Amino acid sequence: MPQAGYPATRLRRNRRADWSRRLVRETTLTPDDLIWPIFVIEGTGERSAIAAMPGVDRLSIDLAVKAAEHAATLGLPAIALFPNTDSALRDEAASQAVNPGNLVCRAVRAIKAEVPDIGIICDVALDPYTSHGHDGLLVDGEIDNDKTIEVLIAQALVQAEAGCDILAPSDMMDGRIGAIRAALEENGFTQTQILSYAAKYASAFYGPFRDAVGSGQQLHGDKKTYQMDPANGDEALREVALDVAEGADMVMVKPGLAYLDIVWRVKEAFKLPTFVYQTSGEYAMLAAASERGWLDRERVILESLMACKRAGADAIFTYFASEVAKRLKDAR
Ligand SMILES: NCC(=O)CCC(=O)O
Ligand SMILES: [Mg+2]
Repeated sequence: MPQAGYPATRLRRNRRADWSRRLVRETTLTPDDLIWPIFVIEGTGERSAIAAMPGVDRLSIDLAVKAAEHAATLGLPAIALFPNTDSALRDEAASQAVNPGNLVCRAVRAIKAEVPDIGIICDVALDPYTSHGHDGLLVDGEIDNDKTIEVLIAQALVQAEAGCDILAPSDMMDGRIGAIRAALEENGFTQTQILSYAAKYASAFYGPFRDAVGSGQQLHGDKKTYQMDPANGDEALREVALDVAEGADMVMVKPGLAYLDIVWRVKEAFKLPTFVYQTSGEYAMLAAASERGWLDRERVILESLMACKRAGADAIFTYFASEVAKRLKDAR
């Protein structure tokens, strides 16, 4: 019998040298693990800064194409596109969401034409398109689940038609995965993947994103009637089970760092591709503290992403994606 304790067992032995730490490392991070969200605006050669996301700009389509090329060069497998729709085009019905010529559809087409080998992910939700900033349609002061689904189906189809590879319903309506999957099958989009934002919490960590897509000032009230209560964990497993049964290929937990227990539970329970979203608020915290010299930027970024992987995430949406991929590449 080996001796169970000190002095025969000294866990520090394996930590003594860099080569040894690398040898016994349990979790690794590569560009394959990262998805880069990109904000898109109208215009040509346009870029606009986002106050609470220093280092992240909204890009016109031509610059988004350049960013996609850069992402492909860095080995990032996929990007996610988020449109900032002109506020004059936002209405109660979210009519731009189903316009095949809308900003995000044009961006998908332009990127597909120039960078065919990178995966493109588009949200399916109405918040970039509604005048009230909600993810669904408001009927008598409530978000109407089933009427919203009708619009989500049409939105999913125009995005699939534009060439989007992965549709990512982020709206949290009940039953939308099944409805979208059925519509995709009926319309010949049998290969379009669905990444369900299955466990999306009504979180305060989305603030800067709403500024980035221009829905923040518009938003009346909160999203607590459709996004999950941060107090709940078991309920996330029910959400995931339903979305998988309805035809999701992959599932997501969002936000990231404050919800890694949920990532762990979902991965353990379902053994499915499980993604996590390191949100704009998480970006802002790390970027701001680093700017002040209070945190070591390079280290906290890597540590936060490694934590997501250790918790079981197969990939991470992160605004740090290109920065980290470049660093990982240079380190090789
Ligand atoms: N559906 C995408 C998001 O809501 C992103 C939120 C964030 O980055 O804070
Ligand atoms: Mg659900």
